Amino acid sequence: MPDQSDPAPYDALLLLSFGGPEGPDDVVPFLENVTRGRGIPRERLEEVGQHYFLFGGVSPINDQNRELLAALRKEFADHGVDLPVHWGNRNWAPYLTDTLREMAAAGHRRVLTLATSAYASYSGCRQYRENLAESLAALEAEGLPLPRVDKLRHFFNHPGFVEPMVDRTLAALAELPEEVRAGAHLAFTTHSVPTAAADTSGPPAAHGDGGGAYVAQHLDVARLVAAGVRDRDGVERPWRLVYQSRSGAPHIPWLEPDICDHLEELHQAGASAVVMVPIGFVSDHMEVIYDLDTEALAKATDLRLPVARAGTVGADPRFVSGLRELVIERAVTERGEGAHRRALGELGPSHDVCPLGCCPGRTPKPAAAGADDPYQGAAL
Ligand SMILES: CC1=C(CCC(=O)O)c2cc3nc(cc4[nH]c(cc5[nH]c(cc1n2)c(C)c5CCC(=O)O)c(CCC(=O)O)c4C)C(CCC(=O)O)=C3C
Ligand SMILES: [Fe+2]
Repeated sequence: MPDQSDPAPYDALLLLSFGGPEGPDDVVPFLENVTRGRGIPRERLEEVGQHYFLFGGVSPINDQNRELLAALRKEFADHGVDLPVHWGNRNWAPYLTDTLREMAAAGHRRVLTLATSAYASYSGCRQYRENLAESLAALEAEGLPLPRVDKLRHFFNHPGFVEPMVDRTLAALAELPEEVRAGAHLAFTTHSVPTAAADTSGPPAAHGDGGGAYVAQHLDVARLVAAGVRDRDGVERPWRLVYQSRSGAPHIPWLEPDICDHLEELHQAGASAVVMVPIGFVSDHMEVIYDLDTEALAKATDLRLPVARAGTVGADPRFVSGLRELVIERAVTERGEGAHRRALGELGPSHDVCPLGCCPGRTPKPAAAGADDPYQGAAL
């Protein structure tokens, strides 16, 4: 059995996330960072800015990442895994380029990246790989030695992600009045993306007009969580995968139905209650506390439809230990030893290295940590 504490050949882990504003003055520059070159209408930006201002201009996402960072460090220390963990973001400080620069200066040469996005999509995978390539280009221009950067496989179907979501769903059901609990519907939610982006998500073999790997992976998780809940409380509940946080121009098709329309539809169909389960996110950030806890809750209140919202995995100990397992699994694989690759559901463990054509963007850009990485091997 391969050594379960040896992270070699890796010498550092990079926690890579979205970033969020930490005060009112940060909101506009943050939104400018997010939307640069992405063609988002001005009205949508003003509206999203209001969501942040409603919470004092502070997104909870950075504190949630600080918590995950601390939990990962403790998890590694407790299990004898000698691997420093650094944190960098796409859209706010600490910025990825600054973090990678520090890592390079500290002598790290083999970096494994953990992006806080469980599924395949342009926004959740390829765009992070493009961010890594941009940062490596910046370090190259500064004459710094470049680390070789890899990215961990998607963890949506790992037991460390799925099992806490079953518990979170049961806990939300328990918040509903007892008389409506058995009849409650489960609404699994995730970030909507343009249908064109969904259809080309994942490796080319998964592309198709049924939503590609993005939708298939979410359906697999929704099925697993619904089955896990049924096994635990003995009630078979209707469920559906729905979407939230739609952006972009109105004439461009995005994945539907929206959670609010779905609540309306369930109300009309006579549903007794709904539990919203945000399987698309790893922490209760702005998309969750505004789009679900504020907007969708207001909709349900209007309809007099009892709703509860399940938590996300956050820094659940099972999630954190699942991430340690995935890090060691990848290290074992890189060493050419046989790794045990745990995955639930029908899709099996996701690829370690994104193949050519995985989650393409609208305009081709260099991306690190994949088969088309222009830097791969630079440090070898
Ligand atoms: C798939 C996906 C995830 C899940 C995977 C993952 O977690 O990575 C995700 C997460 C997040 N999205 C976030 C915030 C925003 N996303 C935006 C815009 C967009 N997201 C998109 C997709 C996704 N986004 C897309 C296709 C757009 C359109 C513009 C474009 O094509 O790029 C905008 C612009 C305004 C708007 O239009 O909403 C904001 C402010 C935050 C931070 C929250 C906080 O601050 O707490 C997080 C974690
Ligand atoms: Fe987003």
